[in-house]
Amino acid sequence: MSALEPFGTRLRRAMDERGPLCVGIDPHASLLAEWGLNDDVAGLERFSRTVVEAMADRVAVLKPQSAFFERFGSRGVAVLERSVAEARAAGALVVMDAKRGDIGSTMAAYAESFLHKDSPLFSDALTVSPYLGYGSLSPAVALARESGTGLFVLALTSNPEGGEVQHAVRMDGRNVGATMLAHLAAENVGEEPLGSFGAVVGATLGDLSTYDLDINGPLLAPGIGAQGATPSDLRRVFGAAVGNVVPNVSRGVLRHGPDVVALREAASRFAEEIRKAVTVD
Ligand SMILES: O=C(O)c1cc(=O)[nH]c(=O)n1[C@@H]1O[C@H](COP(=O)(O)O)[C@@H](O)[C@H]1O
Repeated sequence: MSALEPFGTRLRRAMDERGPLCVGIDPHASLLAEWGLNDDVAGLERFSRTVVEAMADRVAVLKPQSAFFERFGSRGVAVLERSVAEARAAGALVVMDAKRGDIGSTMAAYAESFLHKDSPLFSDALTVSPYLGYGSLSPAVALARESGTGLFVLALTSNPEGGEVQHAVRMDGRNVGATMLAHLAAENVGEEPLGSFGAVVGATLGDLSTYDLDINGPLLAPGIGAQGATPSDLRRVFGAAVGNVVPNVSRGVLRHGPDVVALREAASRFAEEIRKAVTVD
């Protein structure tokens, strides 16, 4: 397979050139209604196209949330395919938010679906769940290395329920979230300028100084906007790792649509606040 440059290299460049903001494409039924669109495939397509048109030539990363497309069956997935292709063609990196995770042999098929260059849903990276055991993800790690794509592994999620799994303490005294971070650090050893195997770490989680966030890979940080975190929280939450954070905002930007200019202004405001928050004085 002819490989792209490694995802981590492409992401670092995009973050440096465009700033690290990731805008989510989350076509909630309530947002379709706010935008004056019907809750159907035509509404979905209009919504997604508008976000891609407004954002793909300026933000580093777009993150479509697959669930909102799957809701409409095969025709919704066809809209997702077109959105991914259009966003990539316009210069954004696409992180497919599908949160896949299964036994290794099935995981290989999920990886083919999103990380093989000939797949209709080919994306630059995929969110994955390691809660069948980190090793179950190895087919996806292998294909990502081969195709120049990346993974974002759920380590410390933004939702309050995540703690019962992720804060559980193992026999060796380390908790589950910290274990996932350690696996990722091992994947990324020696990679420059940035590894391709990222962690999802919520911006909502407060002080994370007890965790080693230095995984030499990107930290996807959802939770800004609708879930209550703000860009000014980033330095407190991520400390010295803040330079590798890719903050995600979905509803906080999307609620400003359908006007393309208003969407762009909302994203610019977040981008500027994020720039101030992550710049070392
Ligand atoms: O993997 C994710 O992106 C994710 C992980 C996590 O811990 N929390 C989280 O909110 N997300 C996703 O990030 C987006 C957040 O959307 P807003 O709350 O509207 O900004 C949604 O698409 C969630 O599915």
